[in-house]
Amino acid sequence: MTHPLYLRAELQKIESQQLAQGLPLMERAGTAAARWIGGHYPRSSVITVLVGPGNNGGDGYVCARHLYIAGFTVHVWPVLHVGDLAADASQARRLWLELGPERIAGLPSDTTLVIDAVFGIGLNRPVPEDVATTFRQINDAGLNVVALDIPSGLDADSGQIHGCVLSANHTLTFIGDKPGLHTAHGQDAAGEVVLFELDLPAAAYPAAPNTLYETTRLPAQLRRHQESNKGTFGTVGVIGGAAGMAGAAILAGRAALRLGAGKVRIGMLAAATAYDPLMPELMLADAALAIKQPHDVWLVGPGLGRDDTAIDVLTTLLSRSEPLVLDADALNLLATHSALFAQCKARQGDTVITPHPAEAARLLNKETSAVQAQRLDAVRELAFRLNAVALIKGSGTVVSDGLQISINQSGNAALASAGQGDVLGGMIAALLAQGMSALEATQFGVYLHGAAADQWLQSNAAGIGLGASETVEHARTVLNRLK
Ligand SMILES: NC(=O)C1=CN([C@@H]2O[C@H](COP(=O)(O)OP(=O)(O)OC[C@H]3O[C@@H](n4cnc5c(N)ncnc54)[C@H](OP(=O)(O)O)[C@@H]3O)[C@@H](O)[C@H]2O)[C@@H](O)CC1
Ligand SMILES: Nc1ncnc2c1ncn2[C@@H]1O[C@H](COP(=O)(O)OP(=O)(O)O)[C@@H](O)[C@H]1O
Ligand SMILES: [K+]
Repeated sequence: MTHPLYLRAELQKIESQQLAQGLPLMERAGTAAARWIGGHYPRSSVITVLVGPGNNGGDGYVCARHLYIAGFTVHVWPVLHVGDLAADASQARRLWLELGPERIAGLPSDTTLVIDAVFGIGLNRPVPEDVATTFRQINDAGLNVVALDIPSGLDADSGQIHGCVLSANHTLTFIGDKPGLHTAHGQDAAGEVVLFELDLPAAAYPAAPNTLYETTRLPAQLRRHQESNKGTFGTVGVIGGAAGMAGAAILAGRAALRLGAGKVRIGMLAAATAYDPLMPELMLADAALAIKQPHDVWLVGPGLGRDDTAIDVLTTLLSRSEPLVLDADALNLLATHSALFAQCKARQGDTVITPHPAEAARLLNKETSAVQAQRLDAVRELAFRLNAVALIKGSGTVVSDGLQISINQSGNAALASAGQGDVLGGMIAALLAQGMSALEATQFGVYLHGAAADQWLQSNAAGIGLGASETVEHARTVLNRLK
């Protein structure tokens, strides 16, 4: 279920408060890790613990000691020496050395499991080149890796890599979960994340503005009463589909219908065909006519193009008060026309914007790499600047209303194909039409979109070739299984 994510500064504050009260956090962290490893790896494992110069290394020494006592073959390799260890880590090292193990400086060739205790949340600059070389060798060798707290080299707040990262199969993270484990490079680097709160009292945790979003429940707004009709579930207007891009608008419209909108009309900028032969339930019209009809929710952007007609349509829709989802070229137009940007910001009704990182970068007048380096900050800034609910797509899609930020837990790289964004826009519009708030519809829509791809992955392990239309069918199945 949805749970809080803490930034480095928040965790450091919690830790120092608890340490001041005498809680043996490092001992608890290392012991919890050793127990977990003891339950998941055979006693025949040959374990090498890579330790670093800070408290993360201290966790590694504690973990090594308990695994050794439990009967594993354990080596500890201090890969980096910076200065004197802090008190707790120094004590952990002393207790390890008292067991009398052989001192090593290199990775024993019979190693079957690497425990990464090099850097934790104290990483503050690029990984040194000699350590990076070791990380690359281990990554390339495909050894099992369990990271303590966070994979070394990964930024705990942003999910960016500081030069090089030691990729893990599992990350055993302590005290609180971290955003960097779930967005940008986080999911690839961390593998499966297991949280150990180390028995801290609930009062130790501040209210967290950031969360990891996941749900198994059908939102209350989507529970259907017998006494309802198609009007109950709203009419969505999708505007886009300029010449050569008709498919984008059709995909979005189909997604909106499959996700429960009562009626969907697609206003095409290119000459509209009479009907969609695969989904004749859709209404097709010319965009100029469609925008004059009443709709409960608008989605504008899929295949919109950027010509004068597109600008006129967008200007009209921005002036309406119904909930409005802006995607693709609608966002590119906002980025290049300051009057449209200002009009969007001043809207009375709810606005949802759904950029991928490059579109977000255009809106923020930044490089895409800068957006990706700080996805949480970027999404909050977008939401704030446009007075909207914003998301930034990609691995660990981030969603914000300008105050709180959530990271989506579902989804996989099968979604990296054309049309998946169009489908997402249609899904969010359908959820808005059924009465969900802008933030809820966006968080839930993104979750469902990812969960659909996850369901498909179960029988298509390599994750290659998922079509956007197939995602819609899976999303409908996932949705209808929620209770
Ligand atoms: N606080 C607690 O009580 C608890 C903490 N816990 C654990 O401790 C972890 C945080 O510990 P931490 O703050 O000591 O930081 P950590 O990640 O070990 O690294 C800092 C060291 O690395 C160095 N360094 C940094 N970057 C570097 C680079 N690129 N290249 C080279 N050196 C670099 C840095 O050097 P400096 O900047 O001081 O020169 C410093 O020596 C946390 O993730 C969790 O695992 C748990 O046990 C629970 C209780
Ligand atoms: N590696 C990934 N993990 C999770 N989701 C992904 C990944 N790659 C792409 N997606 C999702 O797929 C969708 C792609 O959208 P977009 O880039 O707008 O595609 P298009 O414009 O072709 O429709 C987004 O919702 C994005 O979050
Ligand atoms: K680590």
